[in-house]
Amino acid sequence: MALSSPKCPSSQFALRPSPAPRSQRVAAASSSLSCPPIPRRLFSKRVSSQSRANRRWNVASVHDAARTLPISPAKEIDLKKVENGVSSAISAEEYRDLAGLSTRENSTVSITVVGASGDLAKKKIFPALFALYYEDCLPEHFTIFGYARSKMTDTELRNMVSKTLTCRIDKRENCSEKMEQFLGRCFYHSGQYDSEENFAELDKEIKKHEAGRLSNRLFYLSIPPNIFMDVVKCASKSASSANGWTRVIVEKPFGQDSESSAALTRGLKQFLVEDQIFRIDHYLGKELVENLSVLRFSNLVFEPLWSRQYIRNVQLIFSEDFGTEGRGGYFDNYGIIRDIMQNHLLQMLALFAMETPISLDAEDIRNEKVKVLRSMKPLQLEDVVIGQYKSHTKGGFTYPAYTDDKTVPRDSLTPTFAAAVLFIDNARWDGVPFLMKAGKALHTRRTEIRVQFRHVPGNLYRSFGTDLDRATNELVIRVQPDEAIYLKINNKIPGLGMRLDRSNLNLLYAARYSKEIPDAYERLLLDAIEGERRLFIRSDELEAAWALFTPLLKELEEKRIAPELYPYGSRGPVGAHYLAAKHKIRWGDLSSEHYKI
Ligand SMILES: NC(=O)C1=CN([C@@H]2O[C@H](COP(=O)(O)OP(=O)(O)OC[C@H]3O[C@@H](n4cnc5c(N)ncnc54)[C@H](OP(=O)(O)O)[C@@H]3O)[C@@H](O)[C@H]2O)C=CC1
Ligand SMILES: O=C1O[C@H](COP(=O)(O)O)[C@@H](O)[C@H](O)[C@H]1O
Repeated sequence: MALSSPKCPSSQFALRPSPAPRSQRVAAASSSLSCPPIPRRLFSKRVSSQSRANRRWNVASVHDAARTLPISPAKEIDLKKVENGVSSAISAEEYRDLAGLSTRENSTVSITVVGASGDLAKKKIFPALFALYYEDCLPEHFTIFGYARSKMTDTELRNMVSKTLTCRIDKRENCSEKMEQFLGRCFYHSGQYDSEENFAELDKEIKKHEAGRLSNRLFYLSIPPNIFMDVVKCASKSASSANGWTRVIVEKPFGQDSESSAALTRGLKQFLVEDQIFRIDHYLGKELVENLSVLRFSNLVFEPLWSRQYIRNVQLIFSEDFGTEGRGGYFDNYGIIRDIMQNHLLQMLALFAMETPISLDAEDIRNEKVKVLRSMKPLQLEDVVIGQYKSHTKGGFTYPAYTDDKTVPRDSLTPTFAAAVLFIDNARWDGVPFLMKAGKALHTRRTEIRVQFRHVPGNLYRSFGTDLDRATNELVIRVQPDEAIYLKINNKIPGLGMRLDRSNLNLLYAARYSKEIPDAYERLLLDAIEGERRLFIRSDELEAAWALFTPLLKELEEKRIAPELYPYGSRGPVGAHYLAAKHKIRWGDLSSEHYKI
């Protein structure tokens, strides 16, 4: 039985009954609140959801409020209400409701997808926004603007977007009607990324749709990083909200190394405060990554085992069975370490290894993640193996080499594969190798965390198999595809003899839940609209993450270290096996029994 199953789990728009009429609530507020009159101000309505305990009220919105309200956040929380002669503290949510600051009737959210003509916008952002609309998770008054240099009419944008919208398999009802309604709320504005004038025109368009309601604005920077700064400057000067919040989602890559990342952060902070910046790492929005903390902190059977005492090593593995096709130009400036390891895999590692946060609040979780990152030693050359895929012919088809891509220099040394060993220098993880492996054009598409446990001391059944890797438990968190959590255990094969077998206790999501899993971008967009920062990267996390990889990246590039070539569609360079073997480890995804699952 599910503990709770709200329709739109994180949205009050769908969950909460309509509030009392605003006039009544303001009257109630003015008669009972011991605070100065509050200016009309908009907030997104906030969540009160059983399933997301930390969302009881939105501290973020309270902070946003504080910027324009004549009182500090601390004072706000101190506000008292008087009910039947009894005085008690009010929650931030009550505060906003009582003050009439956030009602679905008087607030708007305008979402501008900057770079709307691009790949990510089409593939992920518009479909995610539609899915949220379909699930009634978007506010009542919302408008979506596409912004890019390409010339397009609203109709052309809608045609482009409509090609990538889909309804979930379990949600086919009224699908085309919903799509039409959604597309009717999408508009396009063509402009340059560095033109304040063009953003001022966008501002006018947004205002028309806001129709005098209180204004909240979200800008999604789905553009190459070299133009982030231009857009942030122009949007903040000419198109930010005058009376509500303005937030900016920034896509990765956030810089190329410590210096460029710090420069980007400094640049962004000329126009935005940290709370307005939502640095997205879409892996944090994946269901199984979100579930990591639940698995660990809500199950007594796991938490006590989560340390060097019982865990022999942890493996974070990302593999794709396709190359950089179509994105070679971007990829060649970054390589797999910056593209996947420094962000997606490291974020998963931090969530996996962090200490128990004080609460589920964004800052408490991010504080713990930073501590883990800061406890790690920067990578050295000897901790890493790099590879690059080469052409391979199979079944009469020739798969291209990385350097066959026209946008990639023929002599490129950019790694498309890397394996690394990292250590966390703290009491919990001292001496436990954390292995990472990420590669493109490999034999399979899969992302998983594999936790290999130590062997049982004095194992009575040792004589039935001495291979440590076969006899020890392994917990696998398969992030994608076929989301699953399974635990490899030893058991007796039924029968009169005594033969041991390895079996899986398997939680396969598709078998357990009929509901389709939302795309990571849905969760993250909803969070950004709601001001929930838990799944976004804070600037100090970013700094700590770059500090781990920057010296290595510099050395690889300065010494022009050649990557080991591996055939397209293979299991990657042999060097990765030697690297693991140095630490007496085998890659769990390549062990033969893996393929039985
Ligand atoms: N695509 C993906 O799967 C992923 C992308 N990302 C990140 O998301 C962002 C967007 O990605 P994606 O959509 O693939 O990017 P695109 O290369 O498709 O660029 C998006 C839009 O930006 C404009 N643009 C492209 N190049 C330039 C340039 N040199 N100068 C000015 N404008 C330019 C174009 O619009 P126009 O010409 O109309 O102005 C283009 O349609 C990037 O930061 C990327 O790293 C992150 C994860 C995955
Ligand atoms: O950020 C990126 O992620 C994708 C993989 O994302 P997934 O959700 O499809 O697993 C990767 O292909 C791309 O190179 C990288 O920039």
